Amino acid sequence: MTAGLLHIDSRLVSQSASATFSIVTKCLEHRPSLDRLYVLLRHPQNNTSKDVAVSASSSFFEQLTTLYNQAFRISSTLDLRVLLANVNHTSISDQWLSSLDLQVVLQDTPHSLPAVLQSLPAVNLHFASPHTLETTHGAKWTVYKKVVIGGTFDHLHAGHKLLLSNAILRCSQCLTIGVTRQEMLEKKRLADLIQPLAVRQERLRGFCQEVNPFIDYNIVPISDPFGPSTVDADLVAIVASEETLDGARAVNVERARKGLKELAVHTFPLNDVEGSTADLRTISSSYARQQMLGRLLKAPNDKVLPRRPYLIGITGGSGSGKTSISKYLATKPDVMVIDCDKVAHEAYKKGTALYHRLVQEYGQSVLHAETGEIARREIGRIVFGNEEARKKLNSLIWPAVRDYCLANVKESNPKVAFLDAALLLEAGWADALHEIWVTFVPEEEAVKRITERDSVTKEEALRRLHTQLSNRQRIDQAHVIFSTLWDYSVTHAQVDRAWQELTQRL
Ligand SMILES: CC(C)(COP(=O)(O)OP(=O)(O)OC[C@H]1O[C@@H](n2cnc3c(N)ncnc32)[C@H](O)[C@@H]1O)[C@@H](O)C(=O)NCCC(=O)NCCS
Ligand SMILES: Nc1ncnc2c1ncn2[C@@H]1O[C@H](COP(=O)(O)OP(=O)(O)OP(=O)(O)O)[C@@H](O)[C@H]1O
Repeated sequence: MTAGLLHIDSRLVSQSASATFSIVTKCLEHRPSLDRLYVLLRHPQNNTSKDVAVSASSSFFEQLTTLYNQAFRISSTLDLRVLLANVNHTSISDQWLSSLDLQVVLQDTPHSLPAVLQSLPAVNLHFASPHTLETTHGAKWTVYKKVVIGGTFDHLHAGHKLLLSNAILRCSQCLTIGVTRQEMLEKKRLADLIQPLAVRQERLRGFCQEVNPFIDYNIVPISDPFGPSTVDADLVAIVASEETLDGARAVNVERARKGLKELAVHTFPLNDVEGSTADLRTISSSYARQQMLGRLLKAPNDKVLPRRPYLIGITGGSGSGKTSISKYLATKPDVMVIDCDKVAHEAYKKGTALYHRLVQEYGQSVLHAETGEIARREIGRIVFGNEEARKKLNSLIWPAVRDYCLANVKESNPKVAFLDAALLLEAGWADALHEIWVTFVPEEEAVKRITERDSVTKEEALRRLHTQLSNRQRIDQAHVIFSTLWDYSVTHAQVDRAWQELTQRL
């Protein structure tokens, strides 16, 4: 990770959204590889001769809003973190700043760097001088010993960072953060992509500790909308965005019912300042999850495999859209697509060794009365309700399917070969492939599709799905993910994006 620190006069950010936009743009132009940009806002009169602290105030919070908003407009992947431990404090702890693992300091003037930063490469970016000499303070800013906030905090984004910053600026001792457990989130859009609770907690703690390590953070999983806010008698204030004000009010109703002291409620708007086009309300976790679709999420497995043919497994639960995605991929140039279900069906055609083996295993009753072929539906009935029988079938069929696929791909030698196989991961094929592409839909949708397509009952569809890995288990191993939950054009757009990225890395 490449991290830099922007050290600037706080008035530069107060001027306008467009001035802030150009400051962040300049930083990224100078260092395009920056993954994370810390911002240390300096009081205008704070230079080497005078120590003056930046104060928490409503106008300071507006500056944070502008910064997060404009940074998001410029790059949705830049991890901006405005530091807060210097707010209201004249001396800045060396230990704090040196823990940030910085590679570069970007600044407006060549002087006044805190001592611990002076050994780092520093670049003066010559921002335009501030128009005003005064800093504005706005309304009174009250600080409390114990503050509480709550949320899901999936894929920590600018809206979350502003909520956390507001609460940190209002807190002098301990900030309690309730984080929703996975089971409360099943109904959310693209719920299978929500980060696990432990990851969300760790990212939250990382952000909070970095921006201000001098207060305590009590980060607790919650299983209801209130969490500790209606239990902890020591809490004094709650912070919420304006959109969630009703939730904060409900906390106080519940506290009153339990005889607990009412919390001071502080809200802040998530709308933009100074009329720029970005709106923090559009920065949402579901947007972040949507952005993951069709994108490379981790490095391909190309250490030991030859570059050609480049092997990609397409997998997903029954009814998740593997076949339609594979058909679409087959229209791309120099690719080969193998439908492993079809290969399996061919492998036990009448007269083959496997045919005789299956008859030996399951008896004559699995044969079509007229054609003498294996009646797949009959085998399905046996194996989807019986784990032992299914394992046996898999052990008989998978090696044959795998050998056929690899031999065919080798012979045709296309640039890219896609293997469409529902049980790719279960069968342990991942190591033989460069990438795993996973498609998923919620279970409810999969059941609907399977019952309509295959004329089976809901119970049969569920039984089939439950013999397979879960969406989350597959997504954990995926290089690229798709969701076919919407219109075909949306699926195709995801696949086009993945294809375009793939052609760039091949
Ligand atoms: C069990 C069989 C006879 C049922 O045939 P049927 O025509 O009803 O289903 P079809 O072959 O079209 O498969 C539909 C879907 O069922 C699921 N499925 C198939 N086999 C299995 C299995 N062994 N375990 C779990 N799910 C399975 C997959 O999602 C598959 O895409 C048939 O699926 C089969 O031969 N399966 C073994 C081959 C296999 O493992 N294929 C998966 C890819 S290698
Ligand atoms: N936007 C979409 N993209 C892809 N498939 C969709 C979409 N909308 C609906 N579907 C439907 O979903 C159903 C299941 O898709 P498909 O047959 O491709 O699944 P599959 O993953 O190959 O399933 P199985 O493993 O059971 O063979 C199909 O009937 C398809 O028409």
